[in-house]
Amino acid sequence: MASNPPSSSDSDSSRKPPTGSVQERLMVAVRIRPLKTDENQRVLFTTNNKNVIIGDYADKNDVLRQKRGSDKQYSFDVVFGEDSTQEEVYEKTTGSLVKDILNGYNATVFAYGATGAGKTHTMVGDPSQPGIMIRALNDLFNAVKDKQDQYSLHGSVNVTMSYLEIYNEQIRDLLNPGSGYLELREDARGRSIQVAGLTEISTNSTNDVMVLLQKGNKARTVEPTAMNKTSSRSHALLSVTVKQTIPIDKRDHLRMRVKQGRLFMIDLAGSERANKTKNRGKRLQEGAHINRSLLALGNCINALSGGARYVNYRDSKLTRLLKEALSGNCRTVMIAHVSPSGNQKDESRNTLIYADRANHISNKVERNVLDVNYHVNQYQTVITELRGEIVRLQQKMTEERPRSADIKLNAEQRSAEVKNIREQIVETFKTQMKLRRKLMEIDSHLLGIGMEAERQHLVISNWESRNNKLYKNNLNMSRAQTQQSLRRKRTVTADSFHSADNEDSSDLDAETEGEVAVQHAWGELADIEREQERWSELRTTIEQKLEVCRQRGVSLEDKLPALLSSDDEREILALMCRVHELEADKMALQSERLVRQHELRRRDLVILRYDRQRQLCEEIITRQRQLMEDGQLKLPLDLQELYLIYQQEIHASTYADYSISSLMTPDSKLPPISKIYSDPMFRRGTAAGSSPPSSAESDADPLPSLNDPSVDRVMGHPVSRPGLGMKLPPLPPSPPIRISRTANSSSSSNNNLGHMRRAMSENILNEDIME
Ligand SMILES: Nc1ncnc2c1ncn2[C@@H]1O[C@H](COP(=O)(O)OP(=O)(O)OP(=O)(O)O)[C@@H](O)[C@H]1O
Repeated sequence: MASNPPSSSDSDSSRKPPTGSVQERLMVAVRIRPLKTDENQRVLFTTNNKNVIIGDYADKNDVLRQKRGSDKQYSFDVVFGEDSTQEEVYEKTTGSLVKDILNGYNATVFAYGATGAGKTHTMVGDPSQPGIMIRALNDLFNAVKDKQDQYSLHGSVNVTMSYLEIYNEQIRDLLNPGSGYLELREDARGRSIQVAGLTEISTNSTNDVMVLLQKGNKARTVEPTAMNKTSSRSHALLSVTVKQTIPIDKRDHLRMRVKQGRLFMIDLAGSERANKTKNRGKRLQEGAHINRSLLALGNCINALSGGARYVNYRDSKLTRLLKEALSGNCRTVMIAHVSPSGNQKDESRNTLIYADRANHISNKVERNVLDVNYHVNQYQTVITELRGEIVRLQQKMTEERPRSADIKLNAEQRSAEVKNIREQIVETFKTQMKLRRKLMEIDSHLLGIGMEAERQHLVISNWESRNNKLYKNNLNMSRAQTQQSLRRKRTVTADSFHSADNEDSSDLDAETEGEVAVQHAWGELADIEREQERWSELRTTIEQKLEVCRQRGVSLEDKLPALLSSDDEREILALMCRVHELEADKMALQSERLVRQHELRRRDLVILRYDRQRQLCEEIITRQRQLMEDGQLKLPLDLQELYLIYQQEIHASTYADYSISSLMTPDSKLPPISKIYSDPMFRRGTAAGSSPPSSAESDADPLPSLNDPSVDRVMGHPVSRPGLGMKLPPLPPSPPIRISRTANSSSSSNNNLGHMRRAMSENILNEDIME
């Protein structure tokens, strides 16, 4: 069944540059190439610029046939008929992407379709009818030129370009074809994929780029086949990256913002049928590779459009490279190409089915804008203020100069020496400022990577706990343990693989996903450790330099008073010294503030840790309680009391008292143990004063069974919340909760409750005082 794409206005509005990140549907366009002279039977036509009809004897004038339903209609964002122009196709599919790139978005446009359907014509074209690649580069460079004029004083625009082909599952650099086959590399997180050794040309000249592109196209593997005299035997990927560095504030050129957008333009090789292409030998082998990678792409499209949790991009280099375009932060346009000829009806139908599925894929698109000096923003204000003071001081000194010119020769010499020392002091002061700023940047960076490390620890500890392993604080031990359990799991998975039916495969996929994540987390931690070491060393070096610089400044300032002749000079220099002192104090205060901010974030994380511990306790209590109920065990009185208090805690929403409700999802609220309300023991407890929840409440939150998937939900989400993780000293032990054994009435329970709350808040306060 054909998809139901949004109306043209919907579609247009969905492609407007978003603020923040938005979910955006992949745009699908279809282009029908003109019927050739040797092709006589037309089986495909458009009724308007959104629909395409395919049928045995498709004829747009044969209304009766259409009504009989033998023809099939598909709808897309836009359909280009046989008479569409290159310009029209470019404007409606890629023109707006070029603007998005300059605004810091990633975008991809790729041509898909059977061999001979017109992909290369659309993407590359010829000198008289240039295709999308040429037009996009042209537009991009014109826009960049305007930006360059705009940023000529402050800021810069840098354009880089690369062009590669995937031929027989091997990657070749089209800008440097002699460089052999290139490797595909993934970063430790498996997020960014890179081609090692690929030529990245940085240029701002449109002419240079056009020459390079033509050179690249000539180097591409093209061979004649029975279906196409100039059949591309490879997938060609052209990438253009625009990086703009702009001052955040026109008056302050120290704080820069980096905006980076990347446009991928891809001409895929065409799918083909051996019997139609009449390929043999090498051509046949090429066709098999092409079909395999297109099949992998089709599988990804199927999985993504069906909302699968796990999508396998690893089956081909093409899908690994297209991962970002299909599922990541990228605006993507697919131009499906079809031939109207009856001879290619099956291929055209397959293409339309693929395109229809692709219509259901959505990407999360966000702008790649980064405030590079974000962490030191607060210090910039201090520095700007200090600069103002220094400038004022310098002006004052200059104003004083004419008076000192009247002094005699030896006085003049002395004055020159004062001037020299004064300049040295200013110089030392500037160096100090620079070093202090660097130190703060390093501190901020170290705290940032510390948080990232903590996030990774949470990923691992979550995985470990799900696999019933105890997470050790000792890194090496834990790492070895994870690897051991991964190996064990793999053996089990391999053993059960052959017997696994399709229903199990999604579980296996999810497990694989978890394993990949935990492996990445370990890899990431190793990188972070190295980075921490490197930055700590750098910090020590800078600290030493700063100390040397500070000592030098002190000795220079000590020398001065003996040389000073006039009171004015003394006063000016005293003022200068005072400014330096103030600057140092301000810097120290700012730095303290940064540390406090990070400390607050650290505590947020501690709370989240407690939250996770609490969720685990919750599950243990619930399961134990279930076992007791099933075994009809008689509970000691003080344990009954504890359960009672626990119930009250749940319904009193105690956790909101700690002002962290905003950190908690509704799912993470303590679940009631509904079954215990039917327990006579509990009823005895309620008779003493505490009120059980209404039946509606208890029905709404049934006790999760051990095999119930909702147990996972009851435990809440893993505690890895973006931006809240950071490296911590070992976690403090949980606050001790002591309940008086004599507490057996509701009022004493409530007292205990108050005591518990006090104990916890006092604990938090003590933590404040201690730290
Ligand atoms: N819209 C069009 N207008 C005019 N000619 C076209 C159009 N589309 C394709 N052609 C012509 O059809 C032929 C095949 O097109 P093209 O090489 O672009 O197909 P392809 O899909 O890239 O094939 P392959 O996958 O085999 O490389 C070429 O001669 C091309 O010039």
